[in-house]
Amino acid sequence: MIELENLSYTYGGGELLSDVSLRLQPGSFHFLTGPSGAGKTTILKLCYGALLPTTGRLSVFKQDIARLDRDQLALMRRRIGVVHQDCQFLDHMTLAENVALPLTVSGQIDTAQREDLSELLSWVGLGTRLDSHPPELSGGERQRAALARAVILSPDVVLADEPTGNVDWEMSQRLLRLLVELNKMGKTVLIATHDMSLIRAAKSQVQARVLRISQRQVQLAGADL
Ligand SMILES: Nc1ncnc2c1ncn2[C@@H]1O[C@H](COP(=O)(O)OP(=O)(O)OP(=O)(O)O)[C@@H](O)[C@H]1O
Repeated sequence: MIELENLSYTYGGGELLSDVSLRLQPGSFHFLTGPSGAGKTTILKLCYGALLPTTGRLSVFKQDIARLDRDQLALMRRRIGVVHQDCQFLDHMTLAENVALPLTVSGQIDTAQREDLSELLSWVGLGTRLDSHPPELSGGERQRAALARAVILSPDVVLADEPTGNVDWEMSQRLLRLLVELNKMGKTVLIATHDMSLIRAAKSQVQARVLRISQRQVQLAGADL
């Protein structure tokens, strides 16, 4: 589904990622961990085509990302839902409008029916908050809303960048359950996190593999987490 082959990436300073190879199979559930600044967000950005590899090959849905034109890249991105680290909401818009944004941007305004949005927001426990504005939400509510927005186009892949970064244990478990539910629906899930307790909790719910960035490379971690 997503395959990195001998990929390196540099922002202009030193090389951040070097000779990285990894493969995310359809329907798999992975965590990506590593110290702050190791390159977790960078790998997610590469996976959804926001960055291109400096060298090496990245294929998404069996297509070499470097060969895609703008329209093909846009189509590819619609199949990937992203939960950004900072949620990235537009504060002047309501929660319903924010969550529907991927639909409106892709010209599917008519399909953004209020009942569908209500159903989606109910799934993340925000069914009564359609008309709230992002600044009125707690950290956990914002994270859940960001997850709802990430899946509104029914993506095949969900990438989540520290989705439990600013929430308490109970809320992180709730978010985890939602991500596991998405995986059980067949979606490929990749979660970047520092949170080892989240990883341990996931292991009783889903067959999760753990990738660790160390010394510019990505390795599959052992079962000793
Ligand atoms: N646009 C950019 N230009 C230059 N350097 C960047 C850019 N974005 C990230 N970096 C640098 O690349 C390194 C990796 O950043 P990245 O955000 O991928 O790490 P991370 O593992 O996700 O970190 P964290 O856990 O703190 O979120 C950091 O040293 C960061 O400062």
